[in-house]
Amino acid sequence: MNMNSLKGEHVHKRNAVCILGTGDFGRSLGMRLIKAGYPVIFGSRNPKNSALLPGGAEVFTHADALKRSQIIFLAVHRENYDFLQPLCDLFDGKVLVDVSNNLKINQYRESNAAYLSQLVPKAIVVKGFNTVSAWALQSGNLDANSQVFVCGEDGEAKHLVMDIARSIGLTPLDQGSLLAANEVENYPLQLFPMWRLPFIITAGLTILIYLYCVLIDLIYSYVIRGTENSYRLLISIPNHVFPTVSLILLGLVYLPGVMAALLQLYRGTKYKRFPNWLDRWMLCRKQLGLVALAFAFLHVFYTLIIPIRYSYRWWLTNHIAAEAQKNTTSSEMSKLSAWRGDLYYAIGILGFFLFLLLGITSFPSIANSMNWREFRFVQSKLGHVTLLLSAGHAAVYGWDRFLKTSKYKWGLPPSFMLSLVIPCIVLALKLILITPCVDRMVTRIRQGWERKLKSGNDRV
Ligand SMILES: NC(=O)C1=CN([C@@H]2O[C@H](COP(=O)(O)OP(=O)(O)OC[C@H]3O[C@@H](n4cnc5c(N)ncnc54)[C@H](OP(=O)(O)O)[C@@H]3O)[C@@H](O)[C@H]2O)C=CC1
Ligand SMILES: [Fe+3]
Repeated sequence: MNMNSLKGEHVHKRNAVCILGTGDFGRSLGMRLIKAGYPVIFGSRNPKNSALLPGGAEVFTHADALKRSQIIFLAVHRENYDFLQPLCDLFDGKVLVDVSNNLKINQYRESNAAYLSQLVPKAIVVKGFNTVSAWALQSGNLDANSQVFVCGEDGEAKHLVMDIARSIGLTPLDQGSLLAANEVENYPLQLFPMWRLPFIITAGLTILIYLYCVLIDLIYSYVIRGTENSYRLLISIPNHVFPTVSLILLGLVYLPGVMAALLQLYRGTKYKRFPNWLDRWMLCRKQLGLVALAFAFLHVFYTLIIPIRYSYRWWLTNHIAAEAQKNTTSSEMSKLSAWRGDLYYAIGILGFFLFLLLGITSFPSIANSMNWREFRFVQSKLGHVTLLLSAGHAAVYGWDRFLKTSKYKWGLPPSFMLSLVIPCIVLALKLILITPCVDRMVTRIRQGWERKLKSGNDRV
């Protein structure tokens, strides 16, 4: 037995794949397919100009290339699809993969794939690969872009395309019929879809609280006392806004969870869809949490630089000089103030540490290394403890400032109250939900419903 026949026995022979269009995407896809062992045939308007094509590929005219393969990738922009019409008969029964993207969301009335299937009715059109960039294919950096959304009317054709995706290291996901093509074509055009709502909430809260602080801290004290504090715009006020927004956002991360549990209790079942707004809210909890963590980070940095600020050093030197002049020292240190100060720092540091832990465990690579129970434990139990510590930190700080500075008597409490309202509601509701009798009731509702489902199934 010679070597060639031995090879022939063991190497699985792959079917030839045709790619129409020798642009960026066509070439990159061709290179990956050749590496995976597929014979690749390019169809081009200009078959002689093949210098840039990956080694091992063959180039023909469109018609000749079509005749040589059962599966065709169309790597041409939608505006240029017209050239396919005269070739229509050559597509009879073949799988035609539409990889195209548009420049704008819903740019055309019908999806590119639907348009293609009208243009070439004899082909079996499958939509896919449009979310993978030419650059990712070429550089092999497929980790972040590894999902390929596939949709089409013909199950067998979809399987063929999904097999190809798998063999070049991608993860295919069946999105259903060609009606889903519109949505699939919009995916790469969406700008951080999950971040939009958290971004709007954060921007709104930050602006409102900042303006409120400017009103109280600058305008109010200027009008009433004539003191000009405009330097506070850059550090003092932001360092009041960041923790406030962070705490509200952290409250908003855990609020939908307790609301959903209460809704299940009220409805007496967990087998019913949540209202859309609650669904959307639940889906962006991770993003809300990460923004809250970023703001907590800013608060930490802004707090750490306080001792090197000019205004603070000036106050300290002045204070010492004044006492030296009077030849006195401050009366004995207030032990209670020292306790309060240390308490809010200690709670703050612990809360921030747990918050960091929550952030780290929400990253996919770490989350994937935990089972469901471990993930729930960290995100739910530790999350509520973080909320409790952060709210405690804010409350003790607010209390301390309230006692120390009279100007905040009516200024500080409202903004601090605001930051504490949502966390307090969440913690109170959580406490109710975990009290044994309510917990038992929730379990009973679930069991009752499961029994009902089971007897329904038995009858069927
Ligand atoms: N670039 C990317 O990262 C991605 C691209 N896509 C999609 O892939 C498709 C191709 O994109 P890309 O490769 O970047 O584009 P390019 O402009 O680089 O290439 C397009 C190719 O289409 C062919 N072509 C151009 N005009 C005509 C015409 N009038 N008639 C027939 N063929 C024509 C040409 O090939 P030839 O000269 O050989 O005929 C050309 O090289 C697009 O639909 C795009 O949306 C999808 C995902 C990612
Ligand atoms: Fe703080």
